[in-house]
Order: sequence, then C-alpha cells, then structure tokens
Amino acid sequence: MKVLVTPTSLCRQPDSAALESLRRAVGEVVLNPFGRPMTESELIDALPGVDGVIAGLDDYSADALAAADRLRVVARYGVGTNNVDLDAARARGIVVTRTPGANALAVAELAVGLTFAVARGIPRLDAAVRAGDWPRGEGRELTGGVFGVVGFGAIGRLVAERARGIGMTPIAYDPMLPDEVFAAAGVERCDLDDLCRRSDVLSLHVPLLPETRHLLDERRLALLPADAIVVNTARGGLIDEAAARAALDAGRIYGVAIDAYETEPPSASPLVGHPRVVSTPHSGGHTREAVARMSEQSIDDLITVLRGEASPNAVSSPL
Ligand SMILES: NC(=O)C1=CN([C@@H]2O[C@H](COP(=O)(O)OP(=O)(O)OC[C@H]3O[C@@H](n4cnc5c(N)ncnc54)[C@H](O)[C@@H]3O)[C@@H](O)[C@H]2O)C=CC1
Ligand SMILES: O=C(O)C(=O)COP(=O)(O)O
Repeated sequence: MKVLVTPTSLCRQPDSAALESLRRAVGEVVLNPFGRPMTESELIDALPGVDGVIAGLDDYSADALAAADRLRVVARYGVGTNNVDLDAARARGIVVTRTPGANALAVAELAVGLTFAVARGIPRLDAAVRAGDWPRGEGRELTGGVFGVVGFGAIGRLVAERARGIGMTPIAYDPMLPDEVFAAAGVERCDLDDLCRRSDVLSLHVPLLPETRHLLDERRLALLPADAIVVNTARGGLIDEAAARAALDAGRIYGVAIDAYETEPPSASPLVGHPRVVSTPHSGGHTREAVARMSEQSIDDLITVLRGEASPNAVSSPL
C-alpha cells in the first residue's frame, strides 16, 4: 500500500521511529516535499494511487478528494478538521480520523504563554535587548482578572485550570456541553456576549465551522472590557482580523496574540506587525511530546482503517 504523509513536523524527521513503523506496516511512504501544507492542486497531483494520508493542514477539498482513486483514510495529525471536506469524504467512502487531546496540553500552555507575552510585551523587549537597547518596558498584570474561555473542550478545560493557577477567575462558553461539565470543573458557564463583557483575557478554543466564522466580530470586540487581551490559538477565521486591528488602533483592547491566522502565512493580515500583537506560526500543537502523540495516534488510526477495522477517532464514516 502507498501512504502520503504531509505534516511538516513529521516530514522533517524522515528516519524517525514513527515513520519507520508506518513503512513496516504499509510498504511505501511518500513525504510532502514542500515544507508547508499542500495546496489543492498539489494534492490533486499527489493523491492518485494513494491508499491513506497522514494529514496536516492541507486543503482536502472535494476536488482534491475526487482525484484520489484509491484513498480509504485521511488520518488527521491534529484535531481541527476544517481543512477536510467531510461531506465529500463521506460520499466517497473515505474515513476521516483525528487525534483528540493529543496536542491539547501543548496548545493550552502556549495560550497562557502568549497571554503573558502580550501583557508584558516580552517579544518586543527581547528584540530591543538583542538590538543593544535597554527600554525597561511596561505592561499590565493579570492576577485578579477574569479569563474567558470560548469552547470548553480538551484545550479550553486545560486553559481554564491554568488561568486559575495564575490567579485569574476562569469563565467559559460552550453551547454543546451539558452543565455537569462546567460544574465538574468548577467553572462558571455563561453565554458568549456575557463572556465578552467580562473577560480581561478572552481565549478561543472552538473549531472553525460556518457558525463560528468571525465569532469575534466588531460587535463582540466592542463588548470587551477596556484593556482586554484576545488570544487565538484555534483557527484564524474565528476573528474578524480587520475589526481586531481597528479595536487595537482605537486603544479599545490592550493586545492580541495569534497562533492561527485566516491565511497562513499571513502575508496580508492587518494584525501582523502591530506593536501590541504577538504571533506564532501555528505552533500551538508542536511540542516534542505532542508531536510524538499526534504521530503515534494518527499512524494507529490510519493502520486500523486500512486493516478494515473501525477507528474510535473517526469523525466521518463511509455511507
Ligand atoms: N494552534 C494549533 O496548533 C491547534 C489548534 N487547534 C484548534 O483548537 C480547536 C479546539 O481543540 P480541542 O479543544 O482539542 O477540541 P475539542 O473538540 O476537544 O473542543 C472543541 C470544543 O468546541 C465546542 N464547540 C463545537 N462547536 C461549537 C460552536 N458552534 N460554538 C461554540 N463551541 C463549539 C465543542 O463543544 C467542544 O467542547 C480545534 O478545533 C482546532 O481548530 C487544535 C489543536 C492545535
Ligand atoms: O490540531 C490541530 O488542529 C492543529 O491546528 C495542529 O495541526 P498540525 O499539527 O499543524 O497538523
């Protein structure tokens, strides 16, 4: 069998134990040569003859999947499946799996780290010292404030725990979950507008879906307290980037931290380069530990499906 592997963090280690185990299990393994997620047209060229994919953030559109004449499984190395046309996959009998929880701790730790990076301007101070300057800096404290978590899933819950650990009060919004989940975590549940009104830090942890696109728009940004910090380690399309830039320019919010942009790399985003914006290049899930868990889980999922067995991590089953 032939398997395409696209995540750059896996392809950078072509002789890794994870890829060796995959080769032993399936035979031929082809690595993404581009050093970035593959585009629809690159997938259209690469997918014919491929039985399974270990998939990064590439564009698995209906057209890309239509070119896949043998494909049985897209095993997402990661959690979000917004880059896969699930309806098209289902219609073609292609199983899509994901690795729930595998990178949750990594993202949660980055979300908290980015919050401090914005609050204290750490990247700019570091750049100044490297340039021979000594500007001392100024910032804002977090202790005593409210930390709003949007999406109380695997990452959101870990972020809420960590917010409490830094002396903030976590509150959360998630319309899909029963009250018991919030009660068990000891976190107050509230609706989204209320959460925006109260959050000194607002951190996004929901999937990108048609109904969550631009969830943080001009109106909701205006609800935030003065000096709020917005953190997006989920997906770029969740924030209206132009509206966030306007709120920053008007001094209505303190700063923004972003690990995921609407277009990546974000060549034309109005947020890049603003002095109160701290960005990382979609690195939330990329600790050594999370990379190992995502590799192991996604390879397990792929082999399970290619053996004709059901994967517990399937998000789409063949019709
Ligand atoms: N920066 C990065 O590298 C990473 C980003 N992510 C992003 O973070 C998101 C969250 O990841 P996890 O917490 O692991 O996923 P998860 O599936 O455990 O949690 C997502 C939560 O969002 C909630 N949700 C679903 N639809 C919603 C809606 N319409 N409105 C509000 N809430 C809704 C669900 O009830 C669930 O509790 C992923 O979907 C992905 O887009 C995930 C991992 C790495
Ligand atoms: O898990 C996710 O959804 C991520 O965003 C990280 O995915 P990646 O490791 O970049 O394929």
